[in-house]
Amino acid sequence: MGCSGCRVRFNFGKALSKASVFFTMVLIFTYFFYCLTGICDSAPRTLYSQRASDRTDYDVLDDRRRVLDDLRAPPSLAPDAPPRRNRAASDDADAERTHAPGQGLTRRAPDSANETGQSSGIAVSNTFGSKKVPQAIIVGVKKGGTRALLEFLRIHPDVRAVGSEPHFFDRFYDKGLEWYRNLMPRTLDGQITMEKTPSYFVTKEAPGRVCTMNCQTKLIVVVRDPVTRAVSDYTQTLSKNPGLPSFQSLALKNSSTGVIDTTWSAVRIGLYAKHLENWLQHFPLSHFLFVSGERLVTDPAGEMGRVQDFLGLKRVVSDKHFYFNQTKGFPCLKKPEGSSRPRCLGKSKGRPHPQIPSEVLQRLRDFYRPFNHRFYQISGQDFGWD
Ligand SMILES: Nc1ncnc2c1ncn2[C@@H]1O[C@H](COP(=O)(O)OS(=O)(=O)O)[C@@H](OP(=O)(O)O)[C@H]1O
Repeated sequence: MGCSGCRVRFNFGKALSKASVFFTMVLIFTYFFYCLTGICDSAPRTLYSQRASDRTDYDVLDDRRRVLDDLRAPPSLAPDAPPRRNRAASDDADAERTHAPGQGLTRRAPDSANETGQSSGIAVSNTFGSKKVPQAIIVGVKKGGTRALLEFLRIHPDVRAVGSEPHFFDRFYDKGLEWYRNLMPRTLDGQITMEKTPSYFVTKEAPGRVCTMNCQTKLIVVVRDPVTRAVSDYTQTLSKNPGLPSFQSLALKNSSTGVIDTTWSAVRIGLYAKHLENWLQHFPLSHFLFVSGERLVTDPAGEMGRVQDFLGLKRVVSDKHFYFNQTKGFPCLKKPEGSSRPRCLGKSKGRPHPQIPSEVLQRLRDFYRPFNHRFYQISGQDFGWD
């Protein structure tokens, strides 16, 4: 009797420990399941992911997909596959999303967030490779098509890029090179680290600073008809500030004389020759690649071929990666490897422009003509803007 009582107690204890293991497993699986379906997003967020909520739904979903992609096939489990990347967030309102001073050290850089899987609430460490300063930078121009170029490049298995704009060489230079390097994703041997910050092109100090880091850095400039670029720039500002004065009142010093106001940044950024001359004081022309923003839309694969050659990469990104999305009116990416759906850029890329009086556009075209010609001369490329 006594012994059978012991057995009952013994079995009861064993059953209890089995049940607690079982319930712990159920809890872990439930947690993972909820995280993977996105419900963990209601959990407290990191500073970075709070900022990410400013983005379009598309881009937030895109981040989650990228994290899931990376979870599906970690490099160590797929030895035959090309090295996979934990990609950074697609940064849509790029010009505004930066590593702000004071926050930069506490807020995770997008890639760092993804490297630890934090945006999905799952701690997955990526300790492969090392963080390096970029060997190639997309330095400009604002509204040229820099986001499209970076996203297209990120399909390449040998390119790893930080998703948001670091603004190191213009705004946060005093944070030091280690801060900058730490923002970068890890790369394996043979992979290129990249970033894009379009405002570098028009920042006087940027070329000297980039050269101080590494004078061998490859520089990519996506250029677009400066008139359309100015309208695109204005459209972006207008979207954030609907009370903005009209384009013509900002572009012209005086509507009766038609004199262009070159102090307006939307106009000034389009003086490509002037900005390039500043860069050429520190870098030879051979370090630059000028990508046509127009051809990036009409022939993305063709432009990507040039970019890959310039970066010394195998031509991996080709026409099989693109399709033209009729609704968006722009090329989008077909299903990238490991993804279940095609990918277009966010709503703030490729948006309709307000109607600008044709005489104002003509006035701007006349204004830019000599600067454009000078730019064609220096770069050795005719972009056909006039
Ligand atoms: N594939 C694709 N999809 C969407 N948009 C595309 C694409 N290729 C180039 N573009 C053009 O990119 C323009 C935005 O340029 P940037 O990415 O350099 O803008 S930013 O400076 O980072 O804000 C954006 O300007 P807007 O048309 O004024 O929105 C687009 O014309």
